[in-house]
Amino acid sequence: MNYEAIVLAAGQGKRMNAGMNKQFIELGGEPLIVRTLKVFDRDERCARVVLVVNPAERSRFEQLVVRFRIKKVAAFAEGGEERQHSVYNGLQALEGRGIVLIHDGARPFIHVRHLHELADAAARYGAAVPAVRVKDTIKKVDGLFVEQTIDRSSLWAVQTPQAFRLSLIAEAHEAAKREGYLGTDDASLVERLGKPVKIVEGDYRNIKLTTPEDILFAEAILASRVAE
Ligand SMILES: Nc1ccn([C@@H]2O[C@H](COP(=O)(O)OP(=O)(O)OP(=O)(O)O)[C@@H](O)[C@H]2O)c(=O)n1
Ligand SMILES: C[C@](O)(CO)[C@H](O)COP(=O)(O)O
Repeated sequence: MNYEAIVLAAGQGKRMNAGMNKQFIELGGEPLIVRTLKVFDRDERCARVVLVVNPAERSRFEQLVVRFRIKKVAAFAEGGEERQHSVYNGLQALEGRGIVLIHDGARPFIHVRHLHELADAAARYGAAVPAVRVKDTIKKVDGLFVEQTIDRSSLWAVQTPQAFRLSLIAEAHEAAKREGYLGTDDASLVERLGKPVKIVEGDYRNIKLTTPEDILFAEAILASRVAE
């Protein structure tokens, strides 16, 4: 199943504490966002990419797209105050009517195999997300005291890209906007409509670079690829 992609790069990278948008941090000589975009650029099933950026950084992203010969970035969309707003703007720039994969630019290690599995699952079920089983014990905390230990057997850590039939995710975002709901991922907006979201088993290496420690993990993942 072919798809369009929305890649999100309009955040500020505050938790990375790098003094700049973490999308420009170099990993193995290439900016984070370039590594992410290259995965989609090389996938023959990706029709086009909408890159969502802060308008103040657009020319910098445009220069990277040219310098690294990223062919499939067909449009830019304006980032919003929250991730959800950025996605909403990205949806307006899509041309297709089929499947859309919505991905964090901060996740450079997504594997093309998962792009295909997610696109196929979204075509079949309407919505699909990559996820991995939680490995730690998770506790609900109140005032830094444990309130409750959550049964781990049904807990999964959900990643991106999150894949959807365009009509479904567009409806979900419009409903959330109308009702003033703000979610931390796109699938939660579909869940609010009472629609199913399929879990596709993902990869623990599909990390979201969020805090400085994640750079260390990313460099180790890159080194392990060289060793392969
Ligand atoms: N208003 C926003 C917020 C986030 N993002 C993007 O959504 C992805 C996941 O967000 P996160 O990891 O939180 O990135 P930041 O918002 O940049 O990080 P922070 O919250 O630490 O500032 C990132 O690729 C980020 O660029 C976005 O496009 N628009
Ligand atoms: C969408 C996401 O990556 C799924 O795990 C996550 O919710 C993004 O959270 P963030 O705080 O916007 O990085």
